[in-house]
Amino acid sequence: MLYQQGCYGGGTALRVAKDLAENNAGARVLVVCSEITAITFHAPNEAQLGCLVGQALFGDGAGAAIIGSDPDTLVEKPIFQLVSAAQIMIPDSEHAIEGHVREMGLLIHLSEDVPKLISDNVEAALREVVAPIGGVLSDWNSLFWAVHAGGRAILDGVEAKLKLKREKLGVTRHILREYGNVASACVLFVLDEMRERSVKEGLATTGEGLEWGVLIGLGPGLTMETLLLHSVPVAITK
Ligand SMILES: CC(C)(COP(=O)(O)OP(=O)(O)OC[C@H]1O[C@@H](n2cnc3c(N)ncnc32)[C@H](O)[C@@H]1OP(=O)(O)O)[C@@H](O)C(=O)NCCC(=O)NCCSC(=O)CC(=O)O
Repeated sequence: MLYQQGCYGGGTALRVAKDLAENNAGARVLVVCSEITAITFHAPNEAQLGCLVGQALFGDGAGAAIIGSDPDTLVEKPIFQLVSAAQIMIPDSEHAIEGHVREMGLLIHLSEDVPKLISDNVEAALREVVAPIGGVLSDWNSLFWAVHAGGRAILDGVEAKLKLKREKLGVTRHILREYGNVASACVLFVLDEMRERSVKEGLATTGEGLEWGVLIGLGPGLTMETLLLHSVPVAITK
């Protein structure tokens, strides 16, 4: 079990499951991300404004996925392929998201710097994970995006830094609007919504009709877990 990973934990769980599946022939790994954020809910306190931001943003949620290698396509229907994974810790950011267990419960402190720290470092984190397709990647808009629904300002910052078209983070914004920041489960919600929309809209692949995409988990550290994804033709998921 992976405990107390923070919101990047969905990316961590997928990365560890990928390693387990690829190194144990025939293994199928069940990833479950389950978050109950009620423990962070407290009466408003002017000395802890960052706490209030978290309380407004966070939601409860759970998601699951089965990760394997070498699928038996007669009985298994893969949805996405996890191609490579990378993790970075953003320098001088240990203050940015803190959790303190106190008598009153878990106090989450969110610094106002979080969106800027992430947008300043997102490109460097992505360069590492997209290395396998670096040569063919002309524009970040050629990818599909499954980003942690950390908060509106974070998504705006990533979008602006990478010059993404508005629709690129559309699925993540939808998840944030509908369910809040469900921490590690966010990226699983996003992948599920994306493949469902892709089928409904008659697109060619599970990744909004595109071939390659990236998943970004974000959380304390500040830590960014990134995965390079390859979509699957919608026709073979049915
Ligand atoms: C909370 C917001 C949606 C609010 O957006 P708005 O556009 O409505 O407002 P805004 O950003 O202009 O901020 C309004 C006022 O609140 C203040 N303000 C904003 N963020 C603050 C913070 N963390 N602490 C203290 N004050 C803060 C601003 O200075 C401003 O003050 P004034 O009015 O005086 O000028 C956005 O700021 C946001 O997305 N912030 C990032 C949230 C975040 O850190 N998410 C990570 C969650 S942790 C996570 O996902 C990982 C994990 O937990 O593991």
